[in-house]
Amino acid sequence: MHLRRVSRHNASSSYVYSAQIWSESAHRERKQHKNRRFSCNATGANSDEGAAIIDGKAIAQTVREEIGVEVASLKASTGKVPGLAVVLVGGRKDSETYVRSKKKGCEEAGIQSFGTDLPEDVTEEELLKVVADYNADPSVHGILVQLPLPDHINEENVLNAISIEKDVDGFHPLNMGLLAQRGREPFFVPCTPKGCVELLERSGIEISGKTAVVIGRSNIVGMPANLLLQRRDATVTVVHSRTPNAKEVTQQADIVIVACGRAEMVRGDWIKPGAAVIDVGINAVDDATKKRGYRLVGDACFDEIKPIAGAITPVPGGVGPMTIAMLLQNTLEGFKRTVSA
Ligand SMILES: Nc1nc2c(c(=O)[nH]1)N[C@@H](CN(C=O)c1ccc(C(=O)N[C@@H](CCC(=O)O)C(=O)O)cc1)CN2
Repeated sequence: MHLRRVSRHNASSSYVYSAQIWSESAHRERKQHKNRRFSCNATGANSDEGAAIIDGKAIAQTVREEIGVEVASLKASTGKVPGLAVVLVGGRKDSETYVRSKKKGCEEAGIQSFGTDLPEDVTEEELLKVVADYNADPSVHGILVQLPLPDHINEENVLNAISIEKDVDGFHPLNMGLLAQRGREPFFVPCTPKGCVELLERSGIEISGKTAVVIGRSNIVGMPANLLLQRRDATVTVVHSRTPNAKEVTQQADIVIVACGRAEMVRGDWIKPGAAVIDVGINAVDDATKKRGYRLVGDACFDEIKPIAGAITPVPGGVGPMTIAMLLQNTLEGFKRTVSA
């Protein structure tokens, strides 16, 4: 995700971490909603005060503990542990933080982590050689190359080079293609959209038969989120930067996954009373009152939506922590396929 400055309602500027760009201006209307209904039975429900807050941090912690238990049991029965290789190129502070968290997550779950840190000016050829070596290493069950990569490296070439059986990010076009086909199973599903669905399921929110809107159509979140919801029998509409009536379409949805990459673009009056809102955005907005000089907000306007929705994920502490939990889960799944083969 790239750190960039954008304009935002009620703020002179903000920094946005996002893989996607929503090319239209942010919505500015602030309508009051009357017919409130709080039908959701999500974790931590506090219906008197509006939407249940889906605590992604707590759910991710539960998933990580479950993975730890299973890894320990498989270690006892096979004498082997899953291995995850994490490749970092350059010195972006945010990428370094995510990579550190991934390695720490591995350690806590009993997964062996392998790391390769490459300089900013590494050639594509050198990076491809690192990937090829991990492809050939039987103690590595998952490979991920932290994104974004420096501009001189062709991201597509690198993602295509990862063995589909070790593609724990699920970004390889063959895994994407398998996800898109009915009756076929990908080796791995991308971690962030997988985490969104896991949050809904673990919060007891019904997906089958519901109407869902996914806002954003990126390869890594919007598109796979759409496919995952369809696989669970939701009726899905994808809203994007060229959708003329994005608000009206979103107002019909029981479930809204927001991944448009624009700080607080989705406002309270976009949301049907009682709907579940899963916010994928992580945007840093200037805030002099905070120690860090900024605060994080999502792509959905939490304060406006909370009184209306049935359930909502916060930012931070919603989808973000699930991304790493799903990465560990994918690594475990990759390992299990090798021990059962
Ligand atoms: N190869 C990949 N690269 C990137 C991915 C990815 O899934 N695979 N996703 C993002 C970064 N990312 C993991 O890599 C990631 C982003 C955010 C979080 C998270 O937990 N965020 C916290 C807030 C953190 C903060 O305080 O700054 C939250 O939302 O609560 C985890 C992982 C781009 N690159």
